[in-house]
Amino acid sequence: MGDVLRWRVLPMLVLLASSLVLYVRILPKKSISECSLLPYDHYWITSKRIVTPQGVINGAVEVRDGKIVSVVESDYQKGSLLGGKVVDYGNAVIMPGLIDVHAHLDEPGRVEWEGFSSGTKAAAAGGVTTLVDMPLNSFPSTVSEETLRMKVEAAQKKIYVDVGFWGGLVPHNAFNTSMLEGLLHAGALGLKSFMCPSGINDFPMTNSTHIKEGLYVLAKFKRPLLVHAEVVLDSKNSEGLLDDDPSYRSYATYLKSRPPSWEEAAIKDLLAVAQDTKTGGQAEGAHVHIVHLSDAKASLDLIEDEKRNGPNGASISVETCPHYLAFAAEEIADGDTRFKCAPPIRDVTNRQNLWEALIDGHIDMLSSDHSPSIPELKLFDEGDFLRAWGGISSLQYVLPITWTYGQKYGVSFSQIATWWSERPAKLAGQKYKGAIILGNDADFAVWEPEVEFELDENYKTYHKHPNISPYIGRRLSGKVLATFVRGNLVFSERSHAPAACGSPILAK
Ligand SMILES: NC(=O)N[C@H]1NC(=O)NC1=O
Ligand SMILES: [Zn+2]
Ligand SMILES: [Zn+2]
Repeated sequence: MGDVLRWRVLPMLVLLASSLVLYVRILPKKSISECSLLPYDHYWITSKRIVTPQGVINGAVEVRDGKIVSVVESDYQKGSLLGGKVVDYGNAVIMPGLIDVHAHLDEPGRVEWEGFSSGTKAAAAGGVTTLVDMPLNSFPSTVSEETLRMKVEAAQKKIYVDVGFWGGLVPHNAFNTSMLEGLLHAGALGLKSFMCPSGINDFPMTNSTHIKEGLYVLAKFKRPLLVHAEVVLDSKNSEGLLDDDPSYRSYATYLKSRPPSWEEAAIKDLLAVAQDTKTGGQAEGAHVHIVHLSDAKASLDLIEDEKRNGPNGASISVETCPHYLAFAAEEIADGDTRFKCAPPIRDVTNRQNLWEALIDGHIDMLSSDHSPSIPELKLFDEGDFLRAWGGISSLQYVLPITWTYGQKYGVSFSQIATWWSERPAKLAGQKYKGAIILGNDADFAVWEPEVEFELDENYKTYHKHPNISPYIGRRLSGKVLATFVRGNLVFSERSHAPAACGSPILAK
């Protein structure tokens, strides 16, 4: 390069580049005061109980431009760090924000059921900093590049936390590789399919052949397939066919209509297909994740057996949900369809076994399966368990529920962070989320484990239909004080930041 070029063009380029950086930074970014209830982009948060992968520390976390830039233990000098931009949370627990990999936000198309605004406000109020939205219950279902774009469009300026999206694996895209690739190229974090009817007309169920095809495509992208693992074994007992049975109000009738054998049979088939995900297999790189396990007997045994193969086995994981850990069939009153979900909530012994499996590491993580509907579909007047919408509304409460019902089992803060942040981050491919460590996004849930509260009409719930939740009327412990998403204080003391500055998360 000649001297003239070096001395004239280079400085011009530098100037141009820096003005571009300025342009990018200033123009599209909402001012921090709209996005955050804290007017700083560089600050420290401190507490006596910060949950890190190395244990619970008394210390401080430094945040700059939405990232964690340092984590220090005890000997910091409060208030003197960085000119006093210190938020001291005292004895409250600072945990990585919860990552809920299984939520149905229902927008576009069924915003009267939930929606990005109400759903993510509820998430923020509950310490959930990232949600991954399911491809069904919205309309249209997220099964193509185009329908994923509709999701992202619908989420614009409405989300208070970060939101990723699962795409749907359905019969009409399963054999259409370019359609599936289009969906994954467009940013779906992985795919989700059902092995039984989903309850949503434009989201039909898949069989093992569809699942196999899906796994081959997912392998190329190294992304997971999430599966609702129940198969209909005895159609005489299936929903709808018992319409004239007068015992439709009885929870026992519903429970019998979806026996554990449905989960067991599905998981057996699924694990057979999942063999392709082994090292050297045709779908190496793909991963199979079983959603909302309820049966803690034969189904769990199958999963444990497969996991015993370790790195030589299939790449699998499993989640369960707070409702299977909090409730038991024996306690569900006839006609109380708030408790209806699929697979169903089973008996007390099963609940105990689920807790033990979670604590022993056989169940990898927790998710809400927040699946609300309009109250009318819950058929409260009839109390008809067979025809009511199946789905539990719980998103805002999952942290206090896990803590409250986990106390009997001596659950620790670190375990909650593993089940609700670290492992879900890994499943969703989020390298910079899920733990309070240097370089990660500054996503935090700040909460007071010792504070108890009643979920009554005085408790502000942001779900679109608070009354359909089976947790209403319960006493819980563990109150969320504050929630940070990429450094923005998005919820604090019962209010949200003025603007919804969550980001859609698209896989690259
Ligand atoms: N469509 C839908 O959300 N279904 C969910 N509801 C439920 O209880 N189990 C599910 O899979
Ligand atoms: Zn499901
Ligand atoms: Zn679901």
